[in-house]
Amino acid sequence: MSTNNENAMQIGMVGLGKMGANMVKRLLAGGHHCIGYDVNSANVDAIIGAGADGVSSLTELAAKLPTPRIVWCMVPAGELTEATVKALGELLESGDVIIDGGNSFYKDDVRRSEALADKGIHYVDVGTSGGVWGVERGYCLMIGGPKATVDLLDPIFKTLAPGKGDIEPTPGRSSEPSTVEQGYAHCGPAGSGHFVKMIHNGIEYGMMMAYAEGFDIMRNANSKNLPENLRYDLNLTDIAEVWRRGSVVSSWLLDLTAGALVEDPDLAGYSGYVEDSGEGRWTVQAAIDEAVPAHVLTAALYARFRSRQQNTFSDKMISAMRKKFGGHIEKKLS
Ligand SMILES: O=C(CO)[C@H](O)[C@H](O)COP(=O)(O)O
Repeated sequence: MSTNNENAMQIGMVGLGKMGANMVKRLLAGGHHCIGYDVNSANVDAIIGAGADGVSSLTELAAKLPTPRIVWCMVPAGELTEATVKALGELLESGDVIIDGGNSFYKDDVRRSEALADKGIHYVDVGTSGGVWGVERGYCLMIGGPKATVDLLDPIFKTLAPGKGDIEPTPGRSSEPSTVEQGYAHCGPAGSGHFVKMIHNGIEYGMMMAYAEGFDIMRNANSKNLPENLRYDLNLTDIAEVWRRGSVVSSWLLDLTAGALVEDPDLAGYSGYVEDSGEGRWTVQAAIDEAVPAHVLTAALYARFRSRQQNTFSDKMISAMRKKFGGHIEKKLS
């Protein structure tokens, strides 16, 4: 990525955890200027060490940014994002932009966007996929908000996204160049970015569950309850590896699974207590609102609830995948 970016922008980043700090690093590498803020001053020091500026309050951030101010919030969804957006709404002015890049509930975006519009502040919701690997691979971005603001932010999205890489456009697509081939899409008005990310994560639950169940069945194929001539001692690590090569079920989640199995074939280091951050529940709720049957996604959500009562190998596998793509550390059973 070039550091000579003629479209370089100044961005404030609020929240310098594993996602926010990595995004700052990718933006810096892309030639942008970043000013970071986090409640934890050690996180601010770390990004200063990486070449960004740091501040010790939102007020200082608002004072340091040139207008129109662009502030990207990368704090945990829910109360923290709500409080951060509210505080920024009081500090920023007409023409400024707040971007929520967390996993917020899309209806919260619609409400926030409308409230901030009264003050002339533009609000953009961005579903951000790529986890802890995004700093190198880039982040797939699903964007909601007013087109003019999304266009203004294009250099930022372009830098954060993976870029075209070696993935050819799907045959038959229009030859008109589009940002989707770069890994970022303007999905529609307020909330649409997080709506699409919510469904993305709902699908993620279902895919993870499908792998986890399949591997658990193979792991138990040597059960003493089976006829002796139908028992198989399968090497799951090798099967994950071979499926990565040309099979219909190859995917990045499978790559991560293969990595987890190489490190720990029994996944003994995982309890299998699988958390959820909300998107799966909201996906099921959206399916109910639209009367769309969503058997797999609903079952995958319920399996996570069940995992908190009794852990199977498949639960451990989902924990392993979440750790791999998102750096999520599972809660230990008491
Ligand atoms: O957005 C993500 C991946 O795409 C995050 O890692 C998210 O936390 C995963 O969802 P959950 O915590 O519910 O498993």
